[in-house]
Amino acid sequence: MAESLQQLILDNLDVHTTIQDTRSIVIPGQSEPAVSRDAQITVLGALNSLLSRDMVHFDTHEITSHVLTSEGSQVALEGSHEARVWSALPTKGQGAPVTPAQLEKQFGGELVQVGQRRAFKNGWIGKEGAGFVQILSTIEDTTRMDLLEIQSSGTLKSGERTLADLRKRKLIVQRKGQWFTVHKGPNFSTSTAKPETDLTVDMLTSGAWKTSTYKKYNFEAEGAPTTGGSLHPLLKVREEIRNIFLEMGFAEMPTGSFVESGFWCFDALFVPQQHPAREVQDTFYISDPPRSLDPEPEYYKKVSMVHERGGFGSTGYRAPWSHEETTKLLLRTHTTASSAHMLYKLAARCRGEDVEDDRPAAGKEGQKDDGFRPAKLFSIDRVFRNETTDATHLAEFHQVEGVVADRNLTLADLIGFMKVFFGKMGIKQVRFKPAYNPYTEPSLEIFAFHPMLDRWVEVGNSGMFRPEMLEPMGFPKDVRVHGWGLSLERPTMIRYGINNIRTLLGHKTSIEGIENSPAPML
Ligand SMILES: N[C@@H](Cc1ccccc1)C(=O)O
Repeated sequence: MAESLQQLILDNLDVHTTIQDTRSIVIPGQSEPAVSRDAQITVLGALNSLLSRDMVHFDTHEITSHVLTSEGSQVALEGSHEARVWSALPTKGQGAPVTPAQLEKQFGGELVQVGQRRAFKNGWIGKEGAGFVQILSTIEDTTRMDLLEIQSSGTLKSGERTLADLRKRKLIVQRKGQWFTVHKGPNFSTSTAKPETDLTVDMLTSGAWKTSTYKKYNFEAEGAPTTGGSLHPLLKVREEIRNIFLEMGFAEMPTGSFVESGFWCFDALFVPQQHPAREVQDTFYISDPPRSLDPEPEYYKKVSMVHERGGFGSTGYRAPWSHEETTKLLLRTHTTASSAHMLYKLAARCRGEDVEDDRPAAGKEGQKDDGFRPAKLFSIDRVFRNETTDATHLAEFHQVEGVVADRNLTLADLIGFMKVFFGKMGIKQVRFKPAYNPYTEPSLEIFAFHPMLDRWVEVGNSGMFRPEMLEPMGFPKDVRVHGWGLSLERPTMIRYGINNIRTLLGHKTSIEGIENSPAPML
């Protein structure tokens, strides 16, 4: 319909050059001219669309018009109350007068009351005995005629006073409206075919480009806002966690490569060679190249000894030791492998190696410098586990890992630290549960109360590294090392209300509405 209205406007302009008053336009499919509000809107729509292509220009005129109320429509159809009362009466002297009761029976009380009063006032009817008779034998029902005029033109020639009167009688109401004068624009044509926006190969080969009209460039257009260039939620949360570590005095440790040896991922951490985590169902092994270089022989000797036969106060596992197992290459299952590298490096001075480190000794007063220097280190990086994937597990995720090395640390230090650390992440309620890790004793699982889920969820794993791990590296006996790890994905999912991890790490999905927003607090 919109198209045919545009066509109608253009065809009219083709003949007359201007359309003086759009109120005379009959919208295709409608029998009435464009005076109703809906019709005005339809006309404006068609004009704007032609204006956008410079096919027409137009001027807008504001008008107030009048429309009939439902009572007014009824009067326009059946006559005014007074006329109807008048028509029900006999001419004076030519029949029995009609009583008010009889009139009420015919028209209802309300109509009769108004009608009778006005007919009287007009001098149309008179009283005779107990009833009424016509005094004039013909009348002019001006109310009805005025309403019919308003119905068709929206106004009344005879003037504002009558309009005000009809408004007071609630037979009409005022409407604000618009009408338009329309002129030809620079691109005037009688064809409403949409101008082309692209020059296509088809148009070139068929020659249609010669006769096509083209849409003008709009250099003023602002363009659609782009959502590109924003940070992934995991990166945002990673940055936040990194800042928490940094403000707590931690240094970020290098995490090396994803490929690690069995020695650093497991053996150095005192994970028994027969441990189920080392099996192919849990760990991805690399087939090419299949073997790592051997670790430093002195350290290797101590690690294999503490496993096989014990030492440093431990009885060890007393199980066969396989050199092959230590050289297997795999995708690291935890960043604790990187922590092991760093701790081994940190202990270098304690092993008597010549390292550059100008930090002061950290012993008790009078204690001989054994080379130990305290450290607080963290890393946030990717790890891999050969797991069955589901809504909350993927074969890879990011691990947030931290270690604190100092003399005389206790479990209370670890718990206190965790409370502060998680508190800074917005997790105020934490609980600890004894757990088991081959490389820590005691070990604690960390649970946080999740107010949205209304339950405790596991958020991390921690513990104090065993002497079987620290002493072969060369750390003095009184040095304690805390460690803990958590996934980056879990807090991110909780924070963003994402319940499928694939939404976070999948490749095709987008997370609506969060592209440019800061990470919400938990
Ligand atoms: N490596 C442990 C986390 C951890 C790190 C350090 C000490 C204790 C636990 C894990 O993957 O869950």
